[in-house]
Amino acid sequence: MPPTTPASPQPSPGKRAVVGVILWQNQFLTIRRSQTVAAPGKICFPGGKIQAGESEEVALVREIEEELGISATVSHRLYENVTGWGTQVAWWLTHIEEDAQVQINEEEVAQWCWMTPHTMLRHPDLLSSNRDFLESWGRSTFAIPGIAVPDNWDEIAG
Ligand SMILES: Nc1nc2c([nH]c(=O)n2[C@H]2C[C@H](O)[C@@H](COP(=O)(O)OP(=O)(O)OP(=O)(O)O)O2)c(=O)[nH]1
Repeated sequence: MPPTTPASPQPSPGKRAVVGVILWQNQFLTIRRSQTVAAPGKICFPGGKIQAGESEEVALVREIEEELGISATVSHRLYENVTGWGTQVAWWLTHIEEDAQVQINEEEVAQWCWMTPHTMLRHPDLLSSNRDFLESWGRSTFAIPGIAVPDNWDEIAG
């Protein structure tokens, strides 16, 4: 008999993505996905699929430029997970200039805003794999330089 423990999601070949965790005053730069892309209307971080031959960092700089019209500096790999639909996602701490002027590409992004981890976690439209990211951070599976897990995280997450 095979073991009965639930299997962790396994990545599907060729399905790799990278996302940027951009911080300002204890808030994350979040986007609402447009109605014409996969997962329409969902709240998540900027990012996208890694193209053949690209490194995670190069793909992320390209995606942030495409979606938000700004140049980004990729800093620190924070986490990796596999979504329920088999995409392997790498999560990178990313910096932008203080005075960066965001110009969204409306084909991909409906809106952007700064959101506290609390607001993001409780958002009804949050992309499900981002819940895993935030909950893992809240359990201190990894740290995000520049922001501490709030003391009342368990109350928030519960
Ligand atoms: N952009 C983004 N994608 C995420 C996040 N979390 C997460 O699991 N993903 C997943 C969703 C998708 O499976 C994959 C990225 O897909 P995407 O649709 O944004 O990529 P893309 O812009 O390159 O898409 P396309 O040009 O091929 O249509 O990563 C996140 O915070 N931001």
